[in-house]
Amino acid sequence: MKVELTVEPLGSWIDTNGKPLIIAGPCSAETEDQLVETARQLKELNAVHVIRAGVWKPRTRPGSFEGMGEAALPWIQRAKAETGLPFAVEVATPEHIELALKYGVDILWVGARTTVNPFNVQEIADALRGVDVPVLVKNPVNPDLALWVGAFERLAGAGISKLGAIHRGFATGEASKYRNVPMWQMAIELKSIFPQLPLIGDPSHMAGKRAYLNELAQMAMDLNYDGLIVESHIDPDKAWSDAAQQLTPAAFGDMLDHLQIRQVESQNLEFQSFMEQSRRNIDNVDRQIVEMLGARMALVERLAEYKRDNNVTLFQPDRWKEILKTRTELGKKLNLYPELVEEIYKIIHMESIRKQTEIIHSATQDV
Ligand SMILES: O=C(O)C(=O)C[C@]1(C(=O)O)C=C[C@@H](O)C=C1
Repeated sequence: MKVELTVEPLGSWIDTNGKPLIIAGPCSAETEDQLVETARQLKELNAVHVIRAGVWKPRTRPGSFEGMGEAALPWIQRAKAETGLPFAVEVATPEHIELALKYGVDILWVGARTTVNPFNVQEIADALRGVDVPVLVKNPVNPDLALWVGAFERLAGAGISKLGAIHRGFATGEASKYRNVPMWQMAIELKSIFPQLPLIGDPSHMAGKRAYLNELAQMAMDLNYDGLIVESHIDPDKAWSDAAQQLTPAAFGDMLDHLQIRQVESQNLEFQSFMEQSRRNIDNVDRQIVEMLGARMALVERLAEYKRDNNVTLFQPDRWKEILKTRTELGKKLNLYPELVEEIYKIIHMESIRKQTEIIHSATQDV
């Protein structure tokens, strides 16, 4: 069953004056002073729309700081009263939801470790039935787009329509300078499935380190994200969780000042006509690419019939090695990213084998 998503535009539930939505605050609410002071300094930047803080922290192993729980909720009320800004908190159970709403939390988010578990997400959706509150959903820990999509379908199925996605990067097991590999294409795919869903970048959890925050936040803006969620703490090095990736409100303000915000389109007529011409040229080249793929596949089909009649295997390791080498060398000469040609040819080769398999088996059935 596929659930159609009814998503209310971001601007209908939070006023950002047409600017990207900025959510900021400490990884965890640690003490009343730390939370209220961080919120106060963030408010002074005049650029933050929502304060965030972790109250219940899912930790991989027991024994680390797991959040202050309900005790932190009155501090949130105070931070809200002093700044006048709405507040966002992560929830993972129906009990968290009940408490968060009781203390006036304005926006809820579902964390990456919760999105991975459909039972958990369904419990959250059921607890939210009939409640009118914005819910943001972080991508699942692992790069599994269907889990992210499923979480939105479950929440939409429970009648939640103020929805947004938080892209926090993925644990891929591969070596990377980032704590969580962005895999931007995953968010692009999500946006292609749900075009109306607001997309919020989480450079803090992608980066894992302060030094990478700027480039990741800028990339999110370059990709037309609707906002950012960033961890900020009055004394980051002394933070009880995620110390390396938090930055002071002042440093965060500096980061925002240097962020280049781009527009989706330009009204400049010269620009528009240049774009139109460029896109027509790209259309032509793309048509040729697809036609060439068709021509290559037609050759493979003929070759497969001969292989079938002469009882020859489909996979030819030496020929495949030669193809990979010569094509990637050509790509290098043309200044293409080395892995591009390699990845494309891996797909072409697998399709060639799939097609040849089809031909050989269809013939076997005819006999
Ligand atoms: O040359 C062959 O024998 C093919 O089957 C064609 C082809 C290709 O698509 O280029 C496909 C499979 C082989 O492993 C090598 C090459």
